[in-house]
Amino acid sequence: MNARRDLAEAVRELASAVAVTDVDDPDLAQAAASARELTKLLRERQLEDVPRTPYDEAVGATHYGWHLDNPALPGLTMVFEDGRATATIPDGLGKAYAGPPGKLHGGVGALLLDVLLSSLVQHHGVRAVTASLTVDYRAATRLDVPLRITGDIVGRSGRKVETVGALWCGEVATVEARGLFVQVG
Ligand SMILES: CCCCCCCC/C=C\CCCCCCCC(=O)SCCNC(=O)CCNC(=O)[C@H](O)C(C)(C)COP(=O)(O)OP(=O)(O)OC[C@H]1O[C@@H](n2cnc3c(N)ncnc32)[C@H](O)[C@@H]1OP(=O)(O)O
Repeated sequence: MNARRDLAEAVRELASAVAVTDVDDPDLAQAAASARELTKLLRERQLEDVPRTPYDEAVGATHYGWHLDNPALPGLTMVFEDGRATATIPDGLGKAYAGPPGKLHGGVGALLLDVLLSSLVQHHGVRAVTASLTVDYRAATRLDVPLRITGDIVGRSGRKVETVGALWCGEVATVEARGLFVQVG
């Protein structure tokens, strides 16, 4: 793992610890001061934009992980095979992503599906943006079990690419999505 990716993962771990910590105020204050020290260090040199996989590398790649370098996004390992995208979150998402108690916030499910489906469209060589994302929540998604996300392209006409995807908890598709992507360049 490279240093940037390792840092992003460490920050996700930190956020998930902060979300449910129960330590006393002096420890919270000390943690806040330490976090601000690190922020100061990292602000010494900043990029204009988040680093991302160059478009040419995304086309036809078997996997790529631009989102793994950004701790604001959940870490998921994406693989592209036979035209289909699959991602795994082997340890589950953790309590920080809760909406209902102990269950995934719906907006995060939508985010994960948009990340996967938009990446699948890039993988197929289409520079596109999400025009529409329709999400159906079929069952609550647990936060403490491995998750899988799948995505497929189901139609293409002109600049439009239609996709479907699902978030799986075991054999149950808890979230289903249809994404319409429109080519922009
Ligand atoms: C971008 C290039 C990247 C290259 C580098 C990649 C490197 C790869 C690495 C890493 C992957 C990164 C992945 C990034 C992306 C992540 C996903 C996002 O978060 S995207 C942000 C959220 N989405 C927006 O902000 C869109 C905002 N909307 C627009 O810009 C426009 O509305 C747009 C482009 C979608 C359409 O506008 P019009 O003027 O170009 O075209 P019109 O004529 O309106 O639509 C074209 C066709 O699409 C249908 N359409 C458009 N919007 C629709 C909708 N909401 N529902 C149904 N149909 C719709 C229309 O009816 C039309 O269909 P008919 O050709 O007539 O059959």
